[in-house]
Amino acid sequence: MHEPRIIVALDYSSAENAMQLVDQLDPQLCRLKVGKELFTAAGPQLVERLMTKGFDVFLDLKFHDIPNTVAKACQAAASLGVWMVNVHALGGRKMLNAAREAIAPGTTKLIAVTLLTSMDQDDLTDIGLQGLPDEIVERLARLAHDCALDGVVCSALETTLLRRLLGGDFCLVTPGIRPANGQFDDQTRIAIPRQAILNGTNYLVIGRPITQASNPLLMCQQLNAEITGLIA
Ligand SMILES: O=c1ccn([C@@H]2O[C@H](COP(=O)(O)O)[C@@H](O)[C@H]2O)c(=O)[nH]1
Repeated sequence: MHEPRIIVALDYSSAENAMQLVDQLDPQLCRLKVGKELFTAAGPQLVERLMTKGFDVFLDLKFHDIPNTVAKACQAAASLGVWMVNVHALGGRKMLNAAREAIAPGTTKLIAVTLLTSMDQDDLTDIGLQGLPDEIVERLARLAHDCALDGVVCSALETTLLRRLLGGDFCLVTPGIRPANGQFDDQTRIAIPRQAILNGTNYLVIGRPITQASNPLLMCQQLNAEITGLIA
């Protein structure tokens, strides 16, 4: 059995709601992601509860602030003992270096968000960023790599390129995963699980397709089965 490649996004408004799902899941099958909504509602106590149940936790708070503030936030996140934490690459080189200095390599994985998977070309134009989405992602991923971060968040449409450019050890984490014929919701740069793995994704972040399924455990098992045979 391979290490779990699916990270279930626990986008819930309370610890109780999140635990209703978590109690059905198995740490052998998936890791868990705690994002802004759940962390704001339930805090570090919930993170500790998930880790006590044996789950690796990705704390997805996307820190983006001045270097000193991000460094302190990263230290606080790492001190919780989480498996992975992230910052936003748009914070720039000084902020990324400060984050890296705050978290010892080989402990909590430190990754950077490149371009949100909800964003498309029109969004780039709106905010005055020139270039195609994959060009922006490449630029920000190279910056994160230069600053010795462990990896990036990107869409699975960009992982073939990043894997080739940045090598096999750079961790590629991809939200925007949908089952074939699944709803896009607010995501725009999406891929099915099988394609994400074939493109070189390490970890697939999956929220609503699992949390809103009529049988979340079965959906998680099915998505896992889709990728199992493809992992070397
Ligand atoms: O670029 C990004 C970065 C983070 N996310 C987060 O992943 C999940 C995706 O949830 P779905 O329900 O599967 O769309 C969610 O928690 C986002 O905050 C992302 O989607 N894109």
